[in-house]
Amino acid sequence: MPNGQDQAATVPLPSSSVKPVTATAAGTVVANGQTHHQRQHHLWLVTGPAGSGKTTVAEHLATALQLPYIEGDLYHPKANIDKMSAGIPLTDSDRWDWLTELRKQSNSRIHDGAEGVVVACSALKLKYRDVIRVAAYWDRTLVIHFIFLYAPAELILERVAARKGHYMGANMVKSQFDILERPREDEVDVITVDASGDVEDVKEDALEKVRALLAAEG
Ligand SMILES: Nc1ncnc2c1ncn2[C@@H]1O[C@H](COP(=O)(O)OP(=O)(O)OP(=O)(O)O)[C@@H](O)[C@H]1O
Ligand SMILES: O=C(O)[C@H](O)[C@@H](O)[C@H](O)[C@H](O)CO
Repeated sequence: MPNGQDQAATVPLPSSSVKPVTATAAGTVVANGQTHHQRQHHLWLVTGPAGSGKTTVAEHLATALQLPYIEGDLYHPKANIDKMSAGIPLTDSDRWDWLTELRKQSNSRIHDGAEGVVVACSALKLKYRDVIRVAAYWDRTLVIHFIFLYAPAELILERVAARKGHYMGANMVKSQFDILERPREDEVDVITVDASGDVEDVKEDALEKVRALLAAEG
């Protein structure tokens, strides 16, 4: 083993009254000199531009896996909703508190006893996904996966134009694609799902990929 590769990282817990815990791998912690093998919990982030099918797929996964579901749209502050309803794209700074709130909500569902959580959240840029990845810093049992839904902008535009009663209008789709940073090859926690097919096929494809990952993890 090369020098340093096997070394554990010491991670302080949020409360200063708690002794530091040393994490060696997801689900294994060393506290007070004792190793505890903890059950892993999964955080499934369904991501992609507005109209890519996040809500549709996330609801399906949550039902099939019997996990709580967090709809990211419900956690935007009113100022963000007002902006998007007026056809004004959000900026990075509009999104930070929203992303950290989604992360906090995810951690607290697990803390309260959920086996895992499904979250619908656009997470358009690498740095937004990185904000979510910090959830595993606070909970070493957490395994995070992003399910990135991708379809051409023209197709998504058609779907959003046909959708009724949503604040995100078709005029906003281009701005989402303009800033979209498609997951890089080294983002190994991302599964890409082709969202251009029939809705039932897309839902099943996402679920199959999730089940394959769970099976591979044993
Ligand atoms: N594979 C599909 N084929 C056809 N229509 C779809 C498909 N997936 C979703 N839709 C429809 O496209 C619209 C957008 O889907 P959905 O609301 O799930 O996307 P979203 O990514 O959650 O959008 P937003 O980010 O704006 O909330 C909805 O009207 C939905 O019924
Ligand atoms: O990051 C963003 O710009 C937002 O999250 C949007 O993507 C919307 O919330 C969502 O997609 C609703 O249409």
